[in-house]
Amino acid sequence: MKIDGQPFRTIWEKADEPGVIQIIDQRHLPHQLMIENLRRLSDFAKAIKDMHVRGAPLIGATAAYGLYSAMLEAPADKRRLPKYIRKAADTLLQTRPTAVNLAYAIRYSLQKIDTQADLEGKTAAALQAARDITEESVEHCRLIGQHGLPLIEAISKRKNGAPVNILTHCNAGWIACIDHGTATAPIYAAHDAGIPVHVWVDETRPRNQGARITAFELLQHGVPHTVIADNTGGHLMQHGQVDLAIVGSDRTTRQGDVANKIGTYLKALAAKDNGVPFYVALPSSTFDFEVVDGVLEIPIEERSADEVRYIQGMRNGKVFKVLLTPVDSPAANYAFDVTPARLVSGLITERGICEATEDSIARMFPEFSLPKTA
Ligand SMILES: CSC[C@@H](O)[C@@H](O)C(=O)COP(=O)(O)O
Repeated sequence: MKIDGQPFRTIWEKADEPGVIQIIDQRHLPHQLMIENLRRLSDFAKAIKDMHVRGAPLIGATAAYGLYSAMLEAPADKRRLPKYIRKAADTLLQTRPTAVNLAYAIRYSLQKIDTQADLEGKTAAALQAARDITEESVEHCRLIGQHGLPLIEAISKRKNGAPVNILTHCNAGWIACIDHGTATAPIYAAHDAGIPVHVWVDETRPRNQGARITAFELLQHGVPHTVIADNTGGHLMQHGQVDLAIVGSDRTTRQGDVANKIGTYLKALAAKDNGVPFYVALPSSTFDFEVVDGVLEIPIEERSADEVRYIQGMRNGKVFKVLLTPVDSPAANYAFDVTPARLVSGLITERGICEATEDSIARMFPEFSLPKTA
């Protein structure tokens, strides 16, 4: 995708400094485009934990590059190497608990590293694994766009070409991935195909990924959109102003339950009550086949209460925070919730659209029926 007309991805290898990885530091969007250099394992762990990068697919790619970076600093002593690699993997795995792409990426990288005997081979394998994960994410998101496009096309035909109103939550756009996005991929595909679309963008408190990042992306791509307060979606649905909801996923269970940004569940409930199709767009790296019941089994990240108590904005070129609550009021910050499969109309994946049921998912992804472990 593009920022100010320049092609961009969210993570890339610095051309003139081998071993240095560059990211967009998303904490400053939409007001400032800041590029950060990541050089050491600790830089990668911090970038994921403190959300310089965020979004399930991008967290995975960053972790894979983080493991490569750890290999560049690995001890020459062969006997110490296995413990060192495991510790580096654990450091990355502990950064954020909900998005399963992190474990997927680490597991893939470790398998590749294991195929090589010496440090040089292992380091090259770690780099190749990070590149594989990155390119796979780009291609899967592109395909999600192609498979989701007919959904929007069909609604557009029914509406005789009037704009299709799509509601989305958080940022499951290209900035949460490497390119295209998950929930946004069908939207970009429809817009690029000349189908009129309009996106309702949930602001997504407390970190406002919708208001800050989804709005930024859509604006950059010329997609008509309106930012709404989180509690607006139900009202719009009651008044026929939402034709379709598409959200992303951080972890999807065997039976099709979906963990996504806090508030997704409430939108799914409102969609069900109003007969609005509610789709989840996800690459297969988001499936966790070890988990059946998402509500009971998916770990939900709890972040600092200050993210709720303060709101971030910009004045005179400077990012600043404002206290919203009484100084002494405690706050709680659950970052994700789980939408049960019964509320999901379908899963838009890189292989096509399937129902959110164990049978339908297993038919589309038969090779994943075995348990996975990191
Ligand atoms: C692009 S995948 C979808 C999710 O990763 C996205 O909707 C989301 O919830 C991101 O949460 P975040 O806490 O910003 O990493």
